[in-house]
Amino acid sequence: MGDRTYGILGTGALGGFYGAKLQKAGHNVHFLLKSDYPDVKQNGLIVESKDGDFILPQVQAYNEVGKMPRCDVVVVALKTTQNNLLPQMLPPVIKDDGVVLVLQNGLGIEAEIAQIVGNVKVIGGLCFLCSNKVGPGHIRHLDYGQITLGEYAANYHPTGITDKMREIAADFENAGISIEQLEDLLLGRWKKLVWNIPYNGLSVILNARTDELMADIHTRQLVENLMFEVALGAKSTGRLIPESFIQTMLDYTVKMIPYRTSMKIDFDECRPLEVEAIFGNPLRKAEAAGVNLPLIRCLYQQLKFLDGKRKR
Ligand SMILES: NC(=O)C1=CN([C@@H]2O[C@H](COP(=O)(O)OP(=O)(O)OC[C@H]3O[C@@H](n4cnc5c(N)ncnc54)[C@H](OP(=O)(O)O)[C@@H]3O)[C@@H](O)[C@H]2O)C=CC1
Ligand SMILES: CC(C)(CO)C(=O)C(=O)O
Repeated sequence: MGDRTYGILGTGALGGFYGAKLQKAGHNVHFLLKSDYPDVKQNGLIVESKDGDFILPQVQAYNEVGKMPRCDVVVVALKTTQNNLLPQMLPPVIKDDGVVLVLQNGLGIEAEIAQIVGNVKVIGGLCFLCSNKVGPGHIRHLDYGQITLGEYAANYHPTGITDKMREIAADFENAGISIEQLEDLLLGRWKKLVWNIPYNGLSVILNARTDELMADIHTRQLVENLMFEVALGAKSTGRLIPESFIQTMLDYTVKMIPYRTSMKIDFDECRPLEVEAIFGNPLRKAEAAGVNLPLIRCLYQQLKFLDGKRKR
């Protein structure tokens, strides 16, 4: 087993789940927390999971990144609305020959992080996971869990499958997490947005779960139209998403447990929404290539209104 040390920035629904799985498998994991720090320092992590519940009574918990050791792999598991903190958070905790593993949703995040960490490698991970943080240090893993990895290179030039990807994939697979490795990170990012843009957006605007969106003929058609528009966005950056993939995503969602997307949960709990990473960045990327995405822009404008209304 690799003896890589892991630093989890943001021990929530996703970071808490994957970090706990890595520690349970014997890896050396350091957890950065905010409001949950006192509880987790005292009581460790509780994971309810469809793959089997477990408790880690003791974990290496921190409330300041400066107290953490430098790690071989630093996992960015904050909501993207907190990424303004990364210029202060990342440099003290990443080894010069380490890897920043970005497990957030959205587009363009790896490029932003590469600006911060210079020559340190950046790998993106698309997480097909349904997990909620139900209490301080208490994670409920509802479904799925697979991660699709792709390494970042300047301008999202495809890197093929690299040694760093293979090393990290081995650690996660050793922890029971299924991994797919991509030769082209940007294509993977656009493919994840085929799901996130319609369902995250409409779940907030229409106050609906994924099963409700799929059960109504009008919203199902709207979901499909949005998916095709995401494919147009991908095409504007030279990435082709086949129609068969869109059908796969529709079928996947019909079979999913009735699900309140992470953006809907944030909206219901009056937390900031990841609008820029999941909607704004793809819009700007496509428009830079001369392609307008009117349906996605309409969602974006409504989400910005809703997000802004609660900040006033
Ligand atoms: N949940 C899921 O199933 C999936 C999530 N994703 C993506 O993963 C990313 C993370 O989402 P998720 O895990 O759901 O979000 P959560 O809100 O559950 O977790 C984020 C964690 O970061 C912590 N945090 C915030 N600011 C700081 C800080 N300054 N220092 C330390 N910790 C901090 C939060 O703590 P506090 O509560 O104290 O603010 C919280 O525990 C998002 O981009 C999301 O879209 C992708 C696929 C599935
Ligand atoms: C597609 C899903 C629901 C997990 O597979 C997801 O990615 C999310 O909630 O962001």
